[in-house]
Amino acid sequence: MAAEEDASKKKLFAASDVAGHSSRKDCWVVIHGKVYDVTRFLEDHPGGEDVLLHASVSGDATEAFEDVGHSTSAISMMNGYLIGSIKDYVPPSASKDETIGSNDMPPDFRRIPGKKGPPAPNTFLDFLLPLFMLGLAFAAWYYLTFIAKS
Ligand code: HEM
Repeated sequence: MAAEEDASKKKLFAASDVAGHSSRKDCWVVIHGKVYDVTRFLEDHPGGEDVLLHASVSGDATEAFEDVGHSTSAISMMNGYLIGSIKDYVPPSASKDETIGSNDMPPDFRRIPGKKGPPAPNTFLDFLLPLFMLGLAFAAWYYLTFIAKS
């Protein structure tokens, strides 16, 4: 793929190389092990420049980027800002112990920071309540159609 070839031609950085680039005049972010120079994108970013600066300071913007659920057009824009990749990149989820997914799973299936495990399904509200309402509606219809008339 052309994009991947381009990426491999770009520079390899150590995590410490990226750390010094977190200001409005020089802002790099790391997403999925790739380094993006978003300095000229700060003002145009639909999510605002502060989130990009904050993500840049945090060292790894992967989770923040994924949590937003960027569109495919946003993802294709990223290539224009790519300057290289991180040497021996370890995805943020790989460094945590209680992880149920890996980085190539959709964000919805990954662990929510601060919560243990996947969110428990709310069986009553999600399933039983609509069923109960349906039963109630049927009972009302049955009563009005067959019992109240006679
Ligand atoms: C090169 C990197 C990035 C590019 C090209 C980019 C591009 C975009 C684009 C085009 C949108 C508009 C909505 C969409 O199309 O999805 C957007 C929204 C947004 N982005 Fe980014 N973004 C980048 C990195 C980040 C990072 C690291 C964060 C960190 C939190 C972030 C946070 C947001 C937020 C909060 C929104 C607003 C979402 C909304 O209002 O619904 N972005 N971004």
